[in-house]
Amino acid sequence: MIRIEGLTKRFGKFTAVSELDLYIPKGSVFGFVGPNGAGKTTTMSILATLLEPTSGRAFVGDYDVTVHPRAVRQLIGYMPDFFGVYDNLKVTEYLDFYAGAYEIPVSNRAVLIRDLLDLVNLSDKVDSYVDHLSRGMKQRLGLARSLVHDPEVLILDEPASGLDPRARIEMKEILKELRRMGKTILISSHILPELAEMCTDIGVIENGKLVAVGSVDEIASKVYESRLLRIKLLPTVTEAQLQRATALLKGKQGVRHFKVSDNTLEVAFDGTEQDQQLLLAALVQEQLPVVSLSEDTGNLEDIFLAITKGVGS
Ligand SMILES: Nc1ncnc2c1ncn2[C@@H]1O[C@H](COP(=O)(O)OP(=O)(O)OP(=O)(O)O)[C@@H](O)[C@H]1O
Repeated sequence: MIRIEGLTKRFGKFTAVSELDLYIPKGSVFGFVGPNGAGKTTTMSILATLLEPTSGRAFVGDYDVTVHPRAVRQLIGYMPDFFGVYDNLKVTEYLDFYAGAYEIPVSNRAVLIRDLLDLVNLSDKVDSYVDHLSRGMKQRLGLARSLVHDPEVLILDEPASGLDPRARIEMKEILKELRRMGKTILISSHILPELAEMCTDIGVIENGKLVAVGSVDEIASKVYESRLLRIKLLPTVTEAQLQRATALLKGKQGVRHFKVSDNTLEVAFDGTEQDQQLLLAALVQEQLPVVSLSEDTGNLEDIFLAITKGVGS
């Protein structure tokens, strides 16, 4: 549904996006992850036909964004990372304005606006002024705005940024619903663990280059090539016991690296099940107060940090 080939964008001598290749199939929810200044907004702006690439090509559906921008705009709903100021405009008027911009007949708009507000849980704010809404509500209104023409593709630039945890959960639920509706979604975020939950695929971008792409699990395996063992000890574990535990881990088969986080040992492990069993037995034999062991393929936050660590620096 979205295809990017050798996309490059320079601002003067500065290269913001460099030779980017990306394919996002129809119906997928693609998480675009990267630190500040990585090139996410630039790429999304090119897809949204707001910025011309320096070289390379980008397609939405069958349309090249530079050759058929109007056709692309019909296919996409774009939500920028910045919500403009709208003095003296009520929620309904706001959506009505955008529905007008998309030439939706006046007779259809009341039902459309009701449905959109319902979808983004703002039905009780019909008569509120846009500027009086909370940030989370504004973000949801922005999402409703990007949906007025029922686009197949959504390009959402950090829709969860600056939201409190509750507002983020609401946003996440709405995106899940949009996914169920069959939309293809490209979403950028710094909220990495949350992206992992709702995305089908992830692309990690840094310094304008894609440094990893694949399903969350594929990316996890690229990073760790192993699993993450969390060995929880009693909260009363002493410093001396922790030192004994770390000394023991250092010599054990399968332990690639580890860190101590409060009373939990986080171990990147690529040994066999038997190695794992021997590791546990050794900890217990050392009289260390092991409470539990859990396995995990890594959350996106860890993956991201591991992948982008030192890249380009
Ligand atoms: N119009 C512009 N002129 C000059 N440089 C620009 C322009 N737009 C973006 N840049 C630079 O290009 C780089 C990529 O910016 P971009 O906004 O795409 O990053 P981002 O990944 O979206 O970051 P953030 O998460 O902070 O929004 C940055 O170094 C930025 O300063």
